[in-house]
Parts: sequence; C-alpha cells; structure tokens
Amino acid sequence: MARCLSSSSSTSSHPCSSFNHSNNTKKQISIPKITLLSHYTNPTISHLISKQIHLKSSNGYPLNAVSLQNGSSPGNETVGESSFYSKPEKVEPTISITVVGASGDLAKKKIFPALFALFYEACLPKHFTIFGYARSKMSDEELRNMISRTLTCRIDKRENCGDKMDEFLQRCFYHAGQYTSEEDFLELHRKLKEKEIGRLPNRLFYLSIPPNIFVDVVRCASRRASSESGWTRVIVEKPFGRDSESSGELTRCLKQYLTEDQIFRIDHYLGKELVENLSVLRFSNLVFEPLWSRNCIRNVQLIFSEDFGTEGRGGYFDNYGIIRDIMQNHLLQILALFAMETPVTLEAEDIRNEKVKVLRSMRQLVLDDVIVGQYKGHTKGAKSYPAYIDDPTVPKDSLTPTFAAAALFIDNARWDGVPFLMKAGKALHTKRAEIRVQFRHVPGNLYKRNFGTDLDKATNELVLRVQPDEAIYLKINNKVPGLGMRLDRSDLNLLYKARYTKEIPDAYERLLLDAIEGERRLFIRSDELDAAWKLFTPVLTELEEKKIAPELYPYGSRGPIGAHYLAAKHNVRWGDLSGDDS
Ligand SMILES: NC(=O)C1=CN([C@@H]2O[C@H](COP(=O)(O)OP(=O)(O)OC[C@H]3O[C@@H](n4cnc5c(N)ncnc54)[C@H](OP(=O)(O)O)[C@@H]3O)[C@@H](O)[C@H]2O)C=CC1
Ligand SMILES: O=C1O[C@H](COP(=O)(O)O)[C@@H](O)[C@H](O)[C@H]1O
Repeated sequence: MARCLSSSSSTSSHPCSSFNHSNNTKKQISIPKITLLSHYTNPTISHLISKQIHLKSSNGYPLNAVSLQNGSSPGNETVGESSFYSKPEKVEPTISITVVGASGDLAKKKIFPALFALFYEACLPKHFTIFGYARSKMSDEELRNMISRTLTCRIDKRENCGDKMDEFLQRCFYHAGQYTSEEDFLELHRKLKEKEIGRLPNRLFYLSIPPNIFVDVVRCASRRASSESGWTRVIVEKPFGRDSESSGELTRCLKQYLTEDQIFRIDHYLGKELVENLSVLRFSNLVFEPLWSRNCIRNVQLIFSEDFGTEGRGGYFDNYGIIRDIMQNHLLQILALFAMETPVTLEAEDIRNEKVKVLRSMRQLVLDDVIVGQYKGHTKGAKSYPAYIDDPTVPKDSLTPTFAAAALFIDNARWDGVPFLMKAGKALHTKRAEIRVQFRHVPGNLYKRNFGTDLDKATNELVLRVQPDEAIYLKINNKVPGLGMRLDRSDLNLLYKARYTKEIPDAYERLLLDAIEGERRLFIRSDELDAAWKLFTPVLTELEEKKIAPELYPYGSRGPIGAHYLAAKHNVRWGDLSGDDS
C-alpha cells in the first residue's frame, strides 16, 4: 500500500515517496482554465461546460464538476481563470484539514499530535493547511501555543523536532464559531479559500465533538464550507449512536448532506499496528490459515483492560457504558477481522463485505451470556482510589457498567460452536489489549504423561498483544533440554521492540493518512455499523430496562468474579493478563 507523500518541507528520509492513487485527488493534475459558475442557469452554456468537463475528465482531468452538479457551493466561485478555450494548466492539489472541536481533549491528545507526526514523517501533502474550529475564543497564536504545549507525540524528542514544529505551526490557524451557524461556517470557508488560492482544494473535516452536534456541523459544513471543485470528506468520531435506532437515525441524517463515500467513521482500534497485522498473519502465512476454524480453535478471547477509571470523561461515559464504549466497536471490529472469510482482494469494499457477513452471521447476544461490573473505591497502603460514582459528573446511583464480559457465537460453518469471549474493563489491575486464540487439545497426545503440569493447561495458545509492548507469541509444548523426556511450556515470541527499531505510529496517524488518501478499508461502513448495533441493542435494552445492578469490583483488581463463571460456562479459562506469560 502506498504510504505518504514526499514533502519538500521535510528533511527526514522516509520510505514514503509517492501519492499514486486511483482517486482523482492524489496526483498533480491539470484542469482546464474555465469559470465554474455553480448557479449557471443557461442550459446551453451549462451543457457546454458540463461537456467540456466531461471530456476532460475522461482524458484524465479531475471530475470536478461537483459544484456545478450539486448546486450546494457557497458562492459563485471560480477555479483557474475565465478563459474557456485556453490550454490546460497544472494545478496542484491542496488539502485543508479542519478539526472541529479543536479546543477539546481528543484534538489535543491525539489529532494534532498525529497531524504533526505525519508532517514530520513527510506524509502530509506538499500543500496543506490545518484549521481548528470551536466555540472557544482563540487566536491563531493561541491555538499554536495550545498545540505545542500538548504535543506529546512519539517523535517530539527527535532530531530537528523544534524546527519542524515551527514549520508545522505556521500552517495551523483557528476560527471561532458556533456549531449550528451556517454563517460561521461560511466565514470559515472564506478563510480556507484564502489559503487555497491557485490550487485544487480538497477538504477534510474531523468531527472531534460530542455526538449531539454531529449533524448540525455536517449540515453547516456541507452547505457552507465544502470544497467547490475538489473532494470533501468528513471523519466522524464515535459514538455512532447508542443503539440501533439512534445509530440508524444518525446515518440517515448524515446522508442528507453527505454520500457514504464522504463519511469516514473512525474506530481507532482498526488503526493499531497489531490489528492491521491480523490479516497479514492469517492470509500470508500458510501455517495459520488452515488452523483458523472450529477444527483447531477452541475459543477466542478479545480482551481490553485499562488500569485507570473514567478520569474526567464520566459525563460522556455514564450515558454509554463499557459495552458501547469498547465492545460494540473496538472489540467487535477486531472479531470481524479475525473471523472473516478471505476477501476477494484487499480493496476496502471487499474487506468490508466480508466483515459484514461475519457480523450478520452472529447469534443474537443474550443476557445470560453477559455479565457487568462497576468499580468501587479501594485503598492500597497510603493510596486510595475512587469509585466510579465518586466522579462528580456521574450520578451516585448510576448502574452504568465499567466492566463487561460477554460470550458471542458465529453461526457459520467455520466457527460453529466456538465461543468468542469478550472482556472489557476500566480501573483494572493492568492496561492491556489482547487477542488470545486457544487451540484444541492434541488428540491422543503421546506425551501426555511427560507433562510436568496438567495437560489441560498445555494447549497451544496464540496471543496478539495489541498494546502495550506489541507482540505476537505462540505458546508451545517443548522438551526440557537434557537426558530424559520432560515437557514444559515455552513461547515462540515476536516482541516488536526487540525485532523492529522503527517506532510504531499511533493509530490516529494511520487513520488520518488513510482519510487524506481516500482509503476506506479501516473505516466503518454504515451496514457494518447497523449489524454491530443489531447484535448488542437487545441486550443493552434489557440491561437498562431491568436495571441490572453491576457486580462491584475494587479499583485496580482483576474485575468481577462473574467473568470467570461466564467463561467456565463455556468451558473457557481466561488467558493470563499478568504479563509474565510472554
Ligand atoms: N477524548 C477521548 O479520549 C476520546 C474521544 N472520542 C470521541 O471524540 C469526540 C471528541 O471527544 P473529546 O475531545 O473528548 O470531547 P470534548 O468533550 O473535549 O469536546 C470537544 C469540544 O467540543 C465542544 N463541546 C463540548 N461539549 C459541548 C456541548 N455540550 N455542546 C457543544 N459543544 C461542546 C468544546 O469546544 P468549545 O466549547 O470550544 O466549542 C470541546 O472542546 C467525542 O465524540 C468523543 O466521544 C473517542 C475516543 C476517545
Ligand atoms: O475509544 C476509546 O478508547 C480509549 C482507549 O484507547 P487506547 O487507544 O488508549 O487503548 C478508552 O479509554 C475510551 O474510554 C474509549 O472511548
């Protein structure tokens, strides 16, 4: 896959070299010098212009008649100069990236650092501008200070970082506005245009805002600030609704203003290195794919564990809970990638088609196969840890789960009867995300009596440690060296930091770059989203209607004991997350 652009402004040598895509926005292109009047009413002239554009398009020029056709452009704008029959002129593309909600937590923590890292790595297009948009009053300089203060990205200790940072900050601007005001977005549009003069403008909006204002922003941005002749894309952060109905409604509303192709629903777990590697592991190694079914796999575990609580995000979290926050999206996406059939190609639609098929083959999740928990306060030595309900933004009688475990099944030929166990929790003893594949027993094992330990524990297990310390390891049985025949457990271990010197990019870097490049493979399609909500909505409704009380577990513990009963019911023992098994 082509990654990154060469940027004249970078000094780093990076493998990224080309921006060679099938999408019309990605190469330096030529467009004829014409005036594009979006409101052109004379049918003959309009027809001529359309024909001209069509002819040019089929000869390799961009299909940039959008503003003519959709009539939604903010004004009667021109591209190039008004000389209808003059020779085509090279127009280089530029991209304007607007971070909506620029004053917020995610923007500071992830989006600006990821953009800077892409710039540092020469992965951003040669011509780009970044705009922050939010209600807070800020000058360009104040935004720049905010960005440089909060840049704690993986490269900020590298050579020339300061110089590159200055260069980057000079391309960052701020516009204060309301999220519901078309006027304010029109003002933004004018500012963007000033930076885009003489270039083919492409625009990317990143909605880093609370979900209740997604649609307002999309309405304002699409009506008043979309690109007139290049593309306009919108990255939408989760949550995409809180159940089937609200998610369907959100999709319908967004589609009033955007096509599905313009919507990039982000699930940042899909941008994690190990999750990207899952398909590579499966489909490019003959040793794994033949084992990838009920014939050899006993169970699959998808585990997310954080060693801190909601910490400032209680207000958001209490309306969602851990099932919506982690399971319905991050863990289910991993499951779909893990379990899908071989896609026809690596194209986005082929992969997403296979993921939807898996999701639609899943058995309806039932309450008996779900357990929920909530962390309570805990004192350890001199240190005391708060309960979830100690968060001032959380109601004291909240039943919102901060922990959940669930057993899911895929009713297809490959996975019939194999439990897929999910476990996700906050304020646990460790921070970790893993995919654990436990294999079946070796039938008629000749060495059974040679094991020092119980054979039941001695099946093969493949672990993909998504974070921290990315690793893939396979637990095998091995002869203890020496005379005699005694077997013990050992690991074939691929620890990334031991094998690779290159730092692993943050998931947001990968996903932002993909959105810029128009690569949709790692973004969620609306039918995937629909299938994901169908799976979880009934159980979420039941939990809430029946006011099921979560099992309390101490902050920093391994979570509720109920998770072990659930696993045992399906003949599963959770893998050891203590970290000493790799
Ligand atoms: N933070 C995180 O770690 C993660 C966040 N997300 C998602 O990303 C999005 C942004 O998250 P985050 O940055 O934490 O959100 P914030 O709560 O920090 O909100 C972002 C900005 O939106 C504006 N805002 C906040 N509340 C409201 C409101 N009620 N009405 C109108 N505007 C408001 C504020 O800007 P101003 O007042 O200046 O307009 C704020 O700076 C959300 O959808 C969230 O669910 C997803 C994964 C992780
Ligand atoms: O989406 C979310 O993810 C974070 C965890 O992300 P990670 O990349 O740090 O593992 C989680 O803390 C948050 O609650 C959730 O909304």
